[in-house]
Amino acid sequence: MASRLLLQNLSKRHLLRSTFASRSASTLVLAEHEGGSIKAQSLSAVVAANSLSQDNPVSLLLAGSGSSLHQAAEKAATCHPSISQVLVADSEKFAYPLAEPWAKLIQLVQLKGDYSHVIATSDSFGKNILPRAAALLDVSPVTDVVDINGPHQFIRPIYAGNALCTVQYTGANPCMLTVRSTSFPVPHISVDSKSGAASISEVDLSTLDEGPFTWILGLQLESIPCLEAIILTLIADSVGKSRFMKLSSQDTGRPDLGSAKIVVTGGRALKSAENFKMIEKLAEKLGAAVGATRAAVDAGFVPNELQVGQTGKIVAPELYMAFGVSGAIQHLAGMKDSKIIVAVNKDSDAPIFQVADYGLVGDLFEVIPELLEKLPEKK
Ligand SMILES: Cc1cc2nc3c(=O)[nH]c(=O)nc-3n(C[C@H](O)[C@H](O)[C@H](O)COP(=O)(O)OP(=O)(O)OC[C@H]3O[C@@H](n4cnc5c(N)ncnc54)[C@H](O)[C@@H]3O)c2cc1C
Repeated sequence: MASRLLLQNLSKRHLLRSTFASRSASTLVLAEHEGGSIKAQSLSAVVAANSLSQDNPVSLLLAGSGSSLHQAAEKAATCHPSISQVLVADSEKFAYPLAEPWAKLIQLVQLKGDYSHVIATSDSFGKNILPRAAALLDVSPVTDVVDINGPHQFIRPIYAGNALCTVQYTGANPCMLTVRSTSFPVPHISVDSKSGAASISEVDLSTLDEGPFTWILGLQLESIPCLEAIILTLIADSVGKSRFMKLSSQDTGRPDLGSAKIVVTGGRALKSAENFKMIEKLAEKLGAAVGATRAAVDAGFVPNELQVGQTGKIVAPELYMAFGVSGAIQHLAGMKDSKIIVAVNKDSDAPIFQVADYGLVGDLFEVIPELLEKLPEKK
């Protein structure tokens, strides 16, 4: 009886929201910031929002705490002409990107702003948060979007990137997307900081902790004791599932793998973490980011954050250099959109040569030292 009542209320709520679906487009972009600036990948989500429709005001949501958040908001207000407002959620709860409070924040902002679309980038930040927010809002997200045909029609890869499918979104608002930043490059745009600046407003967080089930609390709970028990269990289940422990990232001074112009990747053939340092030296000389195959990561040569591929990072640099990489489809899924691919492999039949623009059949233990010797020192 109690669960039937819950379902009836859920579908009523769904119907209510569906009636708003015909409103004109307005997009909420979930942005990430670091060191007082919005991350370049987040701007790709703004570019994607722009392709939904020309007349599409974009609200950028920034959360965190302290002065760097507000600095980032100031910069975000003038970074793209289609951003009409920057929403700032300032609370210790958002000091770290834990999915639960962020998902609740999106739910709160969506319920107030009634956006037609909510977009985040397909990186670990967006992929962690957006699907949870979608679950709270009772909609199904479309992930890994690589192209947009219209407000509700999207292209996304399937079968580890071996095919592209067209998805027609027919659900209720908001239509929630994660987009691949490599597919929505950010053109250089200058915005007049006086006339073109977006407004900045603080998100009212006073109701953030009320949880997703407050809408049912208006019911006469004492008349349905069993329902009260169900709600309490659901609330208990929905909070505190994760907690921040530590941030471990290597400050190498090298460019970020996701947005680097040159990526130098090593595979299992490097044989050890010690040998992998050759790849790092080469990357340093070229001003490149370091990437790795899953085999190299699993063997412990480098940390997981350097993995390129289907279950790693998706990259599309100007130049991708692969050393001792076989070219498994799961790896190609993460790098085959690179502009120029150079592969060095001692097996002339290695699949990597099928996508390479320049291939060298040779031993990486001879080729890399030669390259290191012949390339000029980085200035
Ligand atoms: C669900 C799933 C998800 C996956 N996700 C990813 C992913 O995100 N990223 C990823 O990379 N993989 C992923 N994989 C693993 C993938 O299938 C491959 O196993 C992996 O990419 C192989 O890595 P590798 O090319 O380094 O190693 P190998 O396949 O072992 O290839 C090593 C290559 O080095 C060459 N070689 C050997 N010695 C030398 C030398 N001295 N000089 C030059 N060349 C040499 C060999 O000829 C060979 O081609 C995934 C697999 C699954 C099942």
